[in-house]
Amino acid sequence: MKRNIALTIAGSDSGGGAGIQADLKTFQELGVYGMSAITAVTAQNTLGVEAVYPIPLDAIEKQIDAVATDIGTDAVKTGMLFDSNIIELVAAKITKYKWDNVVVDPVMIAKGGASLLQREAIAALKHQLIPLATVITPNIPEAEELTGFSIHTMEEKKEAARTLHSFGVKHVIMKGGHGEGNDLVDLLYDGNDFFTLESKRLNTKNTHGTGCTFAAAMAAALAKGMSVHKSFEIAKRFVYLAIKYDLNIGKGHGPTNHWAYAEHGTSKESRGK
Ligand SMILES: Nc1ncnc2c1ncn2[C@@H]1O[C@H](COP(=O)(O)OP(=O)(O)O)[C@@H](O)[C@H]1O
Ligand SMILES: Cc1ncc(COP(=O)(O)O)c(N)n1
Repeated sequence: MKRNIALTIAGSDSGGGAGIQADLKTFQELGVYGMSAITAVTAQNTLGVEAVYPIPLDAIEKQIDAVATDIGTDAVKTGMLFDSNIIELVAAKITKYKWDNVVVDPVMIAKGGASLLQREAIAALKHQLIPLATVITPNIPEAEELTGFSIHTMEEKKEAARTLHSFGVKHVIMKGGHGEGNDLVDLLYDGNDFFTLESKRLNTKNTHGTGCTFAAAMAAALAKGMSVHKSFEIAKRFVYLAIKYDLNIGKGHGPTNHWAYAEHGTSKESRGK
């Protein structure tokens, strides 16, 4: 049986709920063979980030080259990239290896407030990496940082999506987890039209790694040859179920449940069968 494959370029979360660990679990659950290039090691748990150790640039480069020169990939997902040197390296490798199906999750700040991206790196993210992406998946604070204006209403979300699209990315997904109210809306813009996926806001503190999980599910579905719109539907459902059937792990903001989609999704969607 042919297996599609995906590469995550992101930070390690020792607590297992976000970063590389969330990405690989999501790839596995969606039937995609997962590979990784680690950009930084975090000492992290459900209570927060204790420390961040960036990986030397040449070690990141060698991980990416090792994957590219032997295996290749059907999709790439980027998460925590920490500084502008790492962003420039990742952009150069995506260009060199002509990778498409690139999902850029512009990770900036962990839910507990720790910085996962240096401020000096925002320009490189905007001008070097985002233009290479098939889809970017900012949450509201990340979209505010990238566009420079505050976002509250649906019209402002649409305006932010148009602005981000003008940076050169093909599709923008504005995630709605940080909004207010009981209804939660994720918005996709493809340069022409807007599409929304709505859900109830689930009442839980266990949302550590939702953004990573969402973007990894997008990458896995794209790796399997699905359209961006179909991948959006799968990613939304994957993360919704992962939050709904949350796990009681840790004393703080616990991880999501990466088994939930296979256990509670429809059999047709689960594991790509
Ligand atoms: N409480 C919640 N209930 C249901 N879905 C949620 C909840 N929080 C986040 N999500 C979903 O998880 C995904 C990640 O959203 P968001 O929290 O905005 O991103 P991030 O984790 O990057 O901050 C989105 O698809 C969003 O709709
Ligand atoms: C290594 C790493 N990468 C990303 C996140 C963001 O997590 P979230 O998806 O909760 O915003 C994190 N906390 N740690």
